[in-house]
Amino acid sequence: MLTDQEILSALAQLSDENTGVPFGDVWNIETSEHAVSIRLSLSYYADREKDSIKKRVMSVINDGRTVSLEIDNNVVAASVQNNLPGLNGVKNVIAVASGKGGVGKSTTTVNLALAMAKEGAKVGILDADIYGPSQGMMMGFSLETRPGVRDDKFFVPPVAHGIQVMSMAFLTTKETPVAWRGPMVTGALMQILTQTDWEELDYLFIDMPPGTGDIQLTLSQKVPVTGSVIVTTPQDIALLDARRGIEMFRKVNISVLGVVENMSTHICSSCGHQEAIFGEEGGQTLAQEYGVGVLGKLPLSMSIRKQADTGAPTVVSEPESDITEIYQSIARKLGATLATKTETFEMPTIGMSDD
Ligand SMILES: Nc1ncnc2c1ncn2[C@@H]1O[C@H](COP(=O)(O)OP(=O)(O)OP(=O)(O)O)[C@@H](O)[C@H]1O
Repeated sequence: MLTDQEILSALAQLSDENTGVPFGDVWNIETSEHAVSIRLSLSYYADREKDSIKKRVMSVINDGRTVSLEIDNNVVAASVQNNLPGLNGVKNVIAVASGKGGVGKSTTTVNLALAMAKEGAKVGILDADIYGPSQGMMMGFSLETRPGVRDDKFFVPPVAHGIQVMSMAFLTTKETPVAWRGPMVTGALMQILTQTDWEELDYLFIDMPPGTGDIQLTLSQKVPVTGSVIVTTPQDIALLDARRGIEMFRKVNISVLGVVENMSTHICSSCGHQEAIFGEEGGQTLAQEYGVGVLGKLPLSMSIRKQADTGAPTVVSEPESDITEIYQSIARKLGATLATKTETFEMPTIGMSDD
């Protein structure tokens, strides 16, 4: 029979699939002659991985005793750029951006948010894609949806599929001028962001407007962001634009947590054959160049488009599909990367005077 110390050492060496390094000192055990009860403390959510973690734990112990596993999740609020004040009710803000439009940023955001919630986290989405807000439609809200109001001061976000959602589309009508100038857009978005009564969110995903212009830069300076995700397609041009996205975040001291490569391969809906029609390894090249990892790759798939269009994105429409598993894996990696993110902020230089 293994000693408690032997069990703890073996568990510490198990690799955390989401960080790529060993779990280390995050285990607690209680043992008896017939049973081992184990508690694992994670700083991110990975509910859908519990069975596979348990299998690996059991293979380590394997001395005839019954093994039980509980996972405690404790997401903490990580630091934001330039010490901006955080948002009430929100631990971490994740900005999802792309260098150019149409690469699937909104579709990726909604599926990642849903995947994160399925892993056990409390999640919200802010649709800041002011010129093409699509989160309301993808989450199945009707065009007439409006947020609730509390104390004449705060918006109460409507909830769908367990996710709190706020969108400029909930506050505008067809008659609202779409040709708003930059300062009006950022002003309105900041107001929505700070006057929404978010309820105890572990993660708030912000679907950023596409591109890297003034609006995006101002938002990146004003919104307290814990980390960002860049969505790109493998085409060269999207990659060039994605570079601008990374550089924009770097300029304002926001960590880039990783790149998601969308429409990476095409899966034929009749025969299932996969083809890299936009070239291979684009996201990888980008990630290597800037030292940020590829969190995952999504295929170009008819079901992703159709399901998002009908208000029930793939993660809720086909919860057990291979595509959903890619989103789940990205969500877990994202949570893990955020929890372990190293500070990249520049320290102020303190000058020493002679007198
Ligand atoms: N992996 C995918 N496979 C097939 N279709 C996809 C995929 N990802 C996104 N789409 C579709 O591509 C179109 C553009 O996607 P989406 O609106 O998410 O892009 P976007 O980058 O947010 O665009 P923008 O911000 O410019 O409005 C949508 O019709 C969407 O359903």
